[in-house]
Amino acid sequence: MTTPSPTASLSSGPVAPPVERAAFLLDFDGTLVDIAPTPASVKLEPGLTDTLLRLRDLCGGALAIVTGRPIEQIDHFLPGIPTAVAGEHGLTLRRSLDGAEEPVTAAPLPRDWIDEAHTLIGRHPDTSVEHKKAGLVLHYRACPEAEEPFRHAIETWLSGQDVFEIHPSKMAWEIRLAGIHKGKAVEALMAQPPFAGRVPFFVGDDVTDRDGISAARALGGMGYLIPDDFPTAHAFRSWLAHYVETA
Ligand SMILES: O=P(O)(O)OC[C@H]1O[C@H](O[C@H]2O[C@H](CO)[C@@H](O)[C@H](O)[C@H]2O)[C@H](O)[C@@H](O)[C@@H]1O
Repeated sequence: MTTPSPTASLSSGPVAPPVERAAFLLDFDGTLVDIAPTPASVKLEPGLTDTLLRLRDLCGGALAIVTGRPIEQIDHFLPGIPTAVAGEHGLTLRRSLDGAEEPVTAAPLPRDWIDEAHTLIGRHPDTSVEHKKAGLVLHYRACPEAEEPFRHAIETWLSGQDVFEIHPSKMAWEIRLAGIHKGKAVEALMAQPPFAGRVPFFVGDDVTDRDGISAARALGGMGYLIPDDFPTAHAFRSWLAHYVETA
């Protein structure tokens, strides 16, 4: 992909608003970092931290990460960088660098599902279970044959209740609270400073990001999906670095 100019028309590639009027709402895995064999092994490309810090300054602090991960994982990988973080697909929210996470009332995951999840990964080598506040993820990237047994198990646990839902992720199945999605996180962020009054610009790569994209567009902004709008996560990051350098 040739790096499109941020000021190019839509027909020639993605565009962003002028940086002084924009709010940036960015996904993490598959967008700011490439997909890696395990959640812990993602790597930040050289220069990304500087790009994000410069972006945050240019847009008056209106930089948020909107992720499926718990907020503390973003603090680990991007310490002190985004102003706000929406975690667990929008279940959790911290609006400022020095602020506290907003309180969440979430139904606890039934203990027997957690126990069965651990039994299940014990039967499939190199699989793992990731725990979240109100959900869990069964990862099978290194053991693709576990996809169907994992999906079947989760669907069995979820049958007959409507508090939790199953969501497909990249080489993983996730249980999360019904009705939680990234679109709500975008709306909540855009309702308050430093985001309010700006034009939202959302980029993501996954099924879960489509809600964020729709919300950004509904609020008069832009939403882009990798690989439809940027061919790869690396191409998006190159575009972002160019946008920041030329702003
Ligand atoms: O919303 P995101 O920031 O894109 O997070 C989505 C999920 O990402 C993580 O899992 C995925 O990325 C891992 C690292 O590249 C990869 O090993 C795994 O196979 C992917 O499913 C994360 O672990 C999940 O909690 C997020 O929901």
